Amino acid sequence: MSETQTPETHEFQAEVRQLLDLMIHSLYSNRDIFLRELISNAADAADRLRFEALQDDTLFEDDPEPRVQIAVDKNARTITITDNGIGMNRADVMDNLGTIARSGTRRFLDALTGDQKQDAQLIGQFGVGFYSAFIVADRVVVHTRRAGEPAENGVRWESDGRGEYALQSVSRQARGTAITLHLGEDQDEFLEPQRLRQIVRRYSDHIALPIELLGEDDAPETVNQASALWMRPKRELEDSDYEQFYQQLTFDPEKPLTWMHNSVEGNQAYTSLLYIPAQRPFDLFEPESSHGLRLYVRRVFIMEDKENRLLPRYLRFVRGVVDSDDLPLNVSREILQHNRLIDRIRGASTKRVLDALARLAEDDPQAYGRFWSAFGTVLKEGPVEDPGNAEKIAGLLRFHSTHDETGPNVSLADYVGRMQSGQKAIYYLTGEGLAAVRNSPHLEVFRKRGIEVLLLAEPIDEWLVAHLSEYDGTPLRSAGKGELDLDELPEAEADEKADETPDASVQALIDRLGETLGERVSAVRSSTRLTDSPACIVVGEHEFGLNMQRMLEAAGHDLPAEKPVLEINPTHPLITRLAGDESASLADWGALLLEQSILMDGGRLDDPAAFVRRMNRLLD
Ligand SMILES: Nc1ncnc2c1ncn2[C@@H]1O[C@H](COP(=O)(O)OP(=O)(O)OP(=O)(O)O)[C@@H](O)[C@H]1O
Repeated sequence: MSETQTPETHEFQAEVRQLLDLMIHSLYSNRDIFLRELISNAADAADRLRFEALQDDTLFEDDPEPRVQIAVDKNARTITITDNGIGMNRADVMDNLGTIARSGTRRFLDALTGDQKQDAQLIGQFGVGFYSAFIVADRVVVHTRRAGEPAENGVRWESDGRGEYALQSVSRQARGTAITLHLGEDQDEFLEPQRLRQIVRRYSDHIALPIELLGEDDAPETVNQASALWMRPKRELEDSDYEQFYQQLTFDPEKPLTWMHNSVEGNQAYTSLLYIPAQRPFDLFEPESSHGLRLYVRRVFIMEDKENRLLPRYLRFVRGVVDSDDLPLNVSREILQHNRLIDRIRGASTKRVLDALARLAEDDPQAYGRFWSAFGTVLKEGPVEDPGNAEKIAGLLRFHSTHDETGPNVSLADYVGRMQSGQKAIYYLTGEGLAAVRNSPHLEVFRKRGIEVLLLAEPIDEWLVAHLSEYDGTPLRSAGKGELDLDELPEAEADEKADETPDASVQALIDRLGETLGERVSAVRSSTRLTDSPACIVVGEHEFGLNMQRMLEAAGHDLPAEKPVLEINPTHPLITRLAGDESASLADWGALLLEQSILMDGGRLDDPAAFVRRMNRLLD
């Protein structure tokens, strides 16, 4: 290795400085992860070499067996991690070490809160990459050469991680990358082979290439298992092997909730190992997934399935590996779009995940509760995206309910199991926020009669119920829409049957309110759903609720202006008093009843100032 040029100095991109700063401060207590990160990069570099060599096997040069070596020099106080992977040329180094190339990292920086504890957890989930070397090193030197390029295209990169790095062209015979860490003060533990062996086994045991430790004078020693874990027979694997592999794959410090390991034999053979994580990644709701299942073809890593071909999008929280024996090695994203084998893998994997979730719910409700709070919102996209599996997904849903103060832990099966005799539908109510839904006037008659109503307070719920019309033969019905047919509801007590026809003076009031409200409503009618509130808004059975209308309008949709019905509680004291008071200003009272009902339903007033003026006038 001879140096052929004087070094040039470059500045780190501002985000790199920010990342370095943060990492060094918040990850110090976890500093041994630097080795995991560098080994993971080396393994990626080996995967990329193997992949490119499919087209051009001269890239292997005379060194076809991928490996990583860790060499210790106690006198110089350095460790050097060397791989014979794809390597980098000058442009690669400029792009990768000094800037933050991945859009994911940028999003990660945007997600930071400034709260050290929370941020440290984010970093843990994220995987911090090359820059983690600076947690233990006060100087890092990289020598690298890209596979297939001449020795003179070697590059030397050096930095103390403070703001600048030096770049120099060098001649380098060996393909791949060597990273030398000049350890900082107090980091001598990393010069001990025993300590390094322990870290490698802890974090990188299942990396599918050999990791060799070179002591000062001993022969190289392979310290990891170095085989693709998913190819090993299940009976040979312990839970701890699966958990360790998961951590290596995801950097998630939490153990997974469960996993599925399957080998499908025959003429379209493949193996899959799928995990259900316990905690939500920070970017679960970003439009682009930053992760996907890892697709291998005969042990060669092909790509991360970020476009959700191997599993539908509503299962995007699943992590793991699919390894096919029968896909072509040069499989491209386009081929993945239209491939029967991929469709079969997708169908079977979807079923495996849904079945595993059902088993988890059955065997370990507490773990299922964790799953639901992390990923339930995503699973609710399922019936819309995958109608074929809607019934299965419906069985996995959990809701808040009028019969359950904690939750959400009521399943549709729980609900159906305790429906009252004669009850014909599963009732639910949607709205914005649990408190608003729980206190909605629409629930009054249901409460009175002891009929359970599921409380759906998330925006996605409106879509969910629009696509889930029944469960196991029982229809789902909104408690807040359409005319409520009380004959459908079982009676709480026979003698409580309310007289549904209001008396004449109330009916006259209802008619007059209809006239004064005019165009603002489609009708004013006597209500069967209210006991404690004077009035409420009802939209048609097949219309969007006010809350949903507002969301759609905010998203730029032009909705046909459907007018709601105003329902009046004929027995409410305010109503009976108004019915008996000829002098009351019905223009004010009518508008007030309508507007307070709109507010309670999550709607928005066209003229809030008029509402307040009117209220003040009536309070006067
Ligand atoms: N040993 C290596 N061989 C070849 N390229 C490397 C090596 N280490 C890093 N790189 C390149 O530098 C880039 C940045 O590395 P870094 O570890 O910061 O991020 P990453 O690997 O993309 O992310 P993460 O480690 O979080 O998965 C890599 O994507 C890769 O292109």
